[in-house]
Amino acid sequence: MLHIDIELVRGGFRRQVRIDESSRVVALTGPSGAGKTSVLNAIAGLLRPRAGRIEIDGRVLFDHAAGVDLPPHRRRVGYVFQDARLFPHMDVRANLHYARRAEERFAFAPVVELLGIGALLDRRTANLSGGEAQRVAIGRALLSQPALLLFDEPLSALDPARREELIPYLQRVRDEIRLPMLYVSHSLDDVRRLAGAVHRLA
Ligand SMILES: Nc1ncnc2c1ncn2[C@@H]1O[C@H](COP(=O)(O)OP(=O)(O)OP(=O)(O)O)[C@@H](O)[C@H]1O
Repeated sequence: MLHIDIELVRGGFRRQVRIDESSRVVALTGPSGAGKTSVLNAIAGLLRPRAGRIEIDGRVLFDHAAGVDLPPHRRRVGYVFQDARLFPHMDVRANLHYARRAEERFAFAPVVELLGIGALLDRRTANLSGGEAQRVAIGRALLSQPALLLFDEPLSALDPARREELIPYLQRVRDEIRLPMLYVSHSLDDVRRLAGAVHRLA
């Protein structure tokens, strides 16, 4: 499912990263500075590896030797960050519509239902709780019709109660959406509850 062998260079940071996982939902762990976010950025096409290859679910996104380097918008990646990064001047509905593409697989109403955000559609994003904002961010990612979901510590900015609230939604996304998912987390508990396999960057 996930076949990555890349050389990442960022300032003084240099690392060979090799991930071979057949599991659909993989957690990426490791100490601060190990390169977890850099791996997600390389998959999303935001950071170009110096060399190597990225293949996910049979799609080659990057292959240095073969001259393949898909631009970010063609990689079909849904990216959810630690902070929801919603647009503050738009309401929830407009945020959801922002990156929306012609509905192929994920339609508006079922995504809203899956994430339980129907009652929030007319709300301004500034008034949302952290967990609600993350659900909207996941919805926005799904409506961009991704082939792959990346999560960069989506729970770490939330207090324990909000975290507990969000985990079942992440589990629903995992079980009902059935896309490949790569999930960066420092929390072993989250990893156990969400991922099928764990890859640790040393
Ligand atoms: N723009 C940059 N310029 C130079 N070095 C950078 C840049 N961004 C990140 N780095 C360095 O690259 C390394 C990997 O960073 P990265 O953010 O991928 O790690 P991480 O495992 O996600 O860490 P954390 O858990 O703290 O988020 C770090 O040593 C970091 O200092």
